[in-house]
Amino acid sequence: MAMTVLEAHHLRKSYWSQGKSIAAVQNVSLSIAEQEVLAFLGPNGAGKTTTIKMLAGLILPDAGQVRIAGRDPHHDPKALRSLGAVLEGNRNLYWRLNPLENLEYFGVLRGLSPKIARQRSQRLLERFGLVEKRRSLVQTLSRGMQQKLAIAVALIHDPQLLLLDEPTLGLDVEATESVKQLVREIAAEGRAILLTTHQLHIAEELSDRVAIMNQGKIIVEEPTAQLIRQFSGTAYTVELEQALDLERSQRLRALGAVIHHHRLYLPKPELLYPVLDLLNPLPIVRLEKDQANLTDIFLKLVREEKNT
Ligand SMILES: Nc1ncnc2c1ncn2[C@@H]1O[C@H](COP(=O)(O)OP(=O)(O)OP(=O)(O)O)[C@@H](O)[C@H]1O
Repeated sequence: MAMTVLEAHHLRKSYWSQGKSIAAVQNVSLSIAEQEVLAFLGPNGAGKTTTIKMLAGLILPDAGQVRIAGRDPHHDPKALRSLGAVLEGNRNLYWRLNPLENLEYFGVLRGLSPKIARQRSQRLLERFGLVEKRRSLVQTLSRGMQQKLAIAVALIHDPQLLLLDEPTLGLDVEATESVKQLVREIAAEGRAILLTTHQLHIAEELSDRVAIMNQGKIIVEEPTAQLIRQFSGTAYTVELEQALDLERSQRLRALGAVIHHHRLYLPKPELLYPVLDLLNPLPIVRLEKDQANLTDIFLKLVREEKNT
């Protein structure tokens, strides 16, 4: 069985603002196992940042516990050895240093010997395709390279848990693909990843599980595929290469298909094979089952909450 890397139980945090208490996080529990990517989603102000700061040991919860690889980051500094974080873009980098210096500096800061820091830096530069740029100032690198370097720096001490905030925001298509691939590899080698993003298609592609937070609480937590299945319809759409002849159209309508130009809509799944029989041997361009995406699901759930 996969080992649990991150465990958070019943976290709470309120802020005082203008004489009023704001319950930013109310009873949040989360866990992530090794090799697992949890997408941690929610609208602005839901309490994600506050939760992540409590997980990372940056702010003390009013109540609740955090364990990273079994250790409490609020009481045992060793817990931070198991944690790597890329929070708020690439602000974990020094812009006036080059990639090699950044990696070595943060490696030593996290407790590696200079020798080990250098070895690990070189390996990460190779792995992240940054060898040629190792002596260029960070501020001169492309946004994609800076982001890759930020992830490499977070991995310098080989942490089991990686907190990743908006890893693909502002990146071009190619850089996005390469960061996505890296995230998959980093999880596959046994790490647990907490991914926060407002780019829901990225969350859908990368996550094994989704937790959606709203108004300080987690409103859904489920495997991504299961959530999508649950919200997907059972209807089919068939797209044909050419328009239908009159006779076929009539017979298909009699079965219950809805015809619109080259497209047939089958409201019930059991219509699929009788319809395909009737269409045979006409060329089919596309056959699609109604599939929800994370964006629709997210909006639906968050709006439902608002109305209750
Ligand atoms: N230091 C603070 N003092 C007072 N209130 C705060 C503080 N930090 C956050 N809050 C409030 O707590 C609530 C949750 O904020 P938080 O930043 O955790 O949300 P978020 O889900 O991360 O949102 P975003 O996606 O916009 O970053 C908000 O109502 C916010 O205004």
